Amino acid sequence: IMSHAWGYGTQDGPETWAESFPVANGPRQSPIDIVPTQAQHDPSLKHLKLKYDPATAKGILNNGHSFQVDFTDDDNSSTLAGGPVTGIYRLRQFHFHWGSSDDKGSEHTVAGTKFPCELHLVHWNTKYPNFGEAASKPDGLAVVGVFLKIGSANPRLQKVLDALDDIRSKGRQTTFSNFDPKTLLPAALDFWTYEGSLTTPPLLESVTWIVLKDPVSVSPAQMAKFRSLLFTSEGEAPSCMVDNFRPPQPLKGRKVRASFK
Ligand SMILES: COc1ccc(N[C@H](NS(N)(=O)=O)Oc2ccccc2)cc1OC
Ligand SMILES: [Zn+2]
Repeated sequence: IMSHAWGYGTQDGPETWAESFPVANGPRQSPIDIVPTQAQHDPSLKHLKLKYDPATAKGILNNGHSFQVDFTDDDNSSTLAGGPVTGIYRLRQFHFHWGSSDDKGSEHTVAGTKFPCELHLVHWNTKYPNFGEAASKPDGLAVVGVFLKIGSANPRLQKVLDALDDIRSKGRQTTFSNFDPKTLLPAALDFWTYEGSLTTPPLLESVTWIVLKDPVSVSPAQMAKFRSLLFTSEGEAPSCMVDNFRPPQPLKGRKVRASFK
């Protein structure tokens, strides 16, 4: 059967996903609303160890849901370790979610606060042979989430945003090399962590979420660049790529831990 076409519109958006992906109503779905006063500080959490080699950056693609920067993951050049995870996880790609206006766009929220944009760095556990295998295991993936907050222009974003002119429509891709995603992170790597899922179909419940407490800045002009992308392919009636976020899901008894006091 054709893989189910899903999106963020009224006919194919998050409220319809359970029809084709019943795990949408599962026990460990993402994103969630993070309530700092209810997060428990866990002193046993290690500090996050991120080692990214800029040479592993490969390309940038408009996949019709967001845009992603893909990395070669055939060795341990770009990895995540420490924090809440055991073992070594390899960086596969990063992508963003954002809103049509600055009052929404993030997937995770903090005590109900929405940010205009959220960055996700997707890693897979090297105890499994590849991303596809890892994605179906409860400890298979680790995604680092970073909030973007409206402020001064963020020079670290500019190389990514400048590439968007070449990938305006769904299916467009171009080379993207020599980029260190560590430059997109805030100075402090304090984080909240909980067990969750991919936030898009197939919504697999295989993600250890690591959401950084400190946001990084993005300017209104830079947000306009995100919003210049299209969900649609060339030749189709153009539809602006905005509001590509899933709303917070029920916690269902899960505990959120904090790496900081
Ligand atoms: C490397 O393969 C994948 C990687 C990621 C996701 N889904 C991902 N889930 S998330 N938001 O929890 O990271 O979301 C998107 C959202 C838009 C664009 C690309 C990723 C799905 C993947 O294959 C199915
Ligand atoms: Zn995401």
